[in-house]
Amino acid sequence: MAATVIDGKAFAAKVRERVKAHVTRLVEEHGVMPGLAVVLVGENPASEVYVRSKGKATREAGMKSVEHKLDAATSEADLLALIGELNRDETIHGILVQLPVPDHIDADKVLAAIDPAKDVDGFHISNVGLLGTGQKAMVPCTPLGCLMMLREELGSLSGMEAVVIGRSNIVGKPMAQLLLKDSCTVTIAHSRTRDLPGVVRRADIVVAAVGRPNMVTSEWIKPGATVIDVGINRIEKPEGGTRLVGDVDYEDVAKVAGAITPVPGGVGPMTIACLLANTVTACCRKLGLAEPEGLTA
Ligand SMILES: NC(=O)C1=CN([C@@H]2O[C@H](COP(=O)(O)OP(=O)(O)OC[C@H]3O[C@@H](n4cnc5c(N)ncnc54)[C@H](OP(=O)(O)O)[C@@H]3O)[C@@H](O)[C@H]2O)C=CC1
Ligand SMILES: Nc1nc(=O)c2c([nH]1)NC[C@@H]1CN(c3ccc(C(=O)N[C@@H](CCC(=O)O)C(=O)O)cc3)C=[N+]21
Ligand SMILES: [Mg+2]
Repeated sequence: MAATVIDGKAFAAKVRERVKAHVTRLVEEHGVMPGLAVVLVGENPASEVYVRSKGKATREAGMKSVEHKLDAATSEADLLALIGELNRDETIHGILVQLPVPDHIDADKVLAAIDPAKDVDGFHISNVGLLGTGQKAMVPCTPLGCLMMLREELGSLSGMEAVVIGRSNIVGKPMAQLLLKDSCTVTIAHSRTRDLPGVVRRADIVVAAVGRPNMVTSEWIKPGATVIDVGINRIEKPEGGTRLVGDVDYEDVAKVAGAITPVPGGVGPMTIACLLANTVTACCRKLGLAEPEGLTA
């Protein structure tokens, strides 16, 4: 039995339609247009691609999009000053500082400067703490997108064994928190994990967020497991040029898994859809409105 392909691109389009409907309501009934500001420091071709597609998706959803492209030599003080301005700007409901930032800037300090209510990435320590204690937070976009796909595919996740490979603050750890909140039994694996294949083989749900092309193979997968591939790796093609692959050896794992996300067209498009969703959520919370349906964890 070949695995079900979880079409992240199609699901993201549905989430973006929901976002658009909420935006229309906010504009028509409350006279408020949600606004997202994306800040990019320095030149990184991959980051520029994401920032451009975020801007396009934001406008398509009927929201205000602002992009700040700063020189690689921008000082930490100047970046903090810009964040201060965006924090005070009434037309901006979401602020995202694209990571990584250049080495002379302290990323933790920058993230701490963002108003937690506008922290649509969910990276501010207040949001991290709120999520970790089961309170209403802004939830990081990539893990939120993964959770939405898992719920859509599996229904209730309660009691399932989940293994998250990777313990970063932006993917692995918040993913584990969300799975725990949905009552999975959660294991977080990383580079020091002993017998990683054996650990992963226990999982009903595998989330791979490592950054190593095609690392996860079919021998690691319990038959029927659901596999979410967060990895985005650009590799050289034998015939020249490059292509994107995930952390999962897709062709191989698809023979054993119950369901699997492709790369591209899986987690990536859902991340962008959830960024828009978080911006609408931030706007609704600011106005004291009910949580927008279908857009939150
Ligand atoms: N689709 C999307 O929207 C997004 C995709 N990504 C992609 O997801 C991937 C992970 O991103 P991110 O979390 O930021 O990466 P990080 O580099 O911050 O974290 C990688 C994690 O993988 C672990 N790891 C590394 N090597 C191994 C190994 N051999 N076995 C087991 N674990 C290992 C590391 O362990 P340790 O902590 O021990 O070093 C670390 O915890 C990347 O490919 C990135 O491009 C990221 C964000 C969004
Ligand atoms: N503050 C911050 N927030 C982030 O959310 C953030 C970040 N910094 N830094 C970089 C990572 C990476 N990331 C991606 C978003 C979309 C795709 C995406 O849409 N990918 C397409 C393919 C795009 C392509 O072809 O290059 C897909 O998978 O189908 C990928 C990766 C968000 N990140
Ligand atoms: Mg793959």
